[in-house]
Amino acid sequence: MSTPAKISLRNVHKAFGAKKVLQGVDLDVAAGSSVAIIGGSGTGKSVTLKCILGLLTPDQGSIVIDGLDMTTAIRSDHEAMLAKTGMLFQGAALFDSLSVWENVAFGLIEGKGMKPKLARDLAIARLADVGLDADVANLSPASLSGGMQKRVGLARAIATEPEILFFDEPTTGIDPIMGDVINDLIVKCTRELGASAVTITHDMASARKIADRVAMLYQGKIIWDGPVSEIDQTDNPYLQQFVAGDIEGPLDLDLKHL
Ligand SMILES: Nc1ncnc2c1ncn2[C@@H]1O[C@H](COP(=O)(O)OP(=O)(O)OP(=O)(O)O)[C@@H](O)[C@H]1O
Repeated sequence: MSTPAKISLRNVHKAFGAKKVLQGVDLDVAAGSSVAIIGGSGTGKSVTLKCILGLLTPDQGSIVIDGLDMTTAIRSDHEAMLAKTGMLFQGAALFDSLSVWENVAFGLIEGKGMKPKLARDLAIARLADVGLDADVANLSPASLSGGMQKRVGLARAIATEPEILFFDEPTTGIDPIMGDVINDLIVKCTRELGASAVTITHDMASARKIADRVAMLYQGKIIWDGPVSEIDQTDNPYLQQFVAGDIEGPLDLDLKHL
């Protein structure tokens, strides 16, 4: 018998008024695997992630995490799910009113009730994991470069040693070299934790590096799902066009909406 998926989406639908964004999304994330959801602008990657996180409620379908359907779960089950989850937000989304170490330690102190002194030591260890020295610990996040802020965001995401990690466009807003550093750190941190990971991105270089599997979202559905090693051999014309970055092809690139 195969192991049940850590995260499993079945027939997930979400519309905003007349706009049908998700129209039957099916996706499995095996325990310990890393899945990248790719797709063009406005295809519903963020909406999918928000549905998984419980920030949006699907109109239809199920989202099962560790055997529990989150679309019908009670609040305490939801909180328990979030407690075993780490998230790297697009733009890092750090609190400027807190120092770097306080940002990293936030979930340890507020979520796990850890004493600040111990949480500070752990935060400094996590900063070292992402290549940052202890001397940034007391700085304000606003004084750091975009790449350093992403590293701090990653240190915060892994601080509580989560079982599940979500990465929202991890390379957006930073240069390609720093993007590659962040990709490498994401791979290292995810592997060290043995976490299951979901990344949403339109950056194929990032998807290739971070993910074991790629799932392509188009017109409200996952139209291709397979190992990263197979994306260059695919005969799926939509994936072929997306991977090649071609203007011409079957993807409905509605330029008016970009
Ligand atoms: N709260 C909302 N209310 C109304 N429409 C929404 C809402 N959230 C998202 N949408 C719409 O859903 C569609 C999908 O948006 P989403 O942000 O998921 O796309 P995306 O694939 O993440 O795009 P990008 O790569 O540009 O971030 C868009 O047309 C967007 O305008």
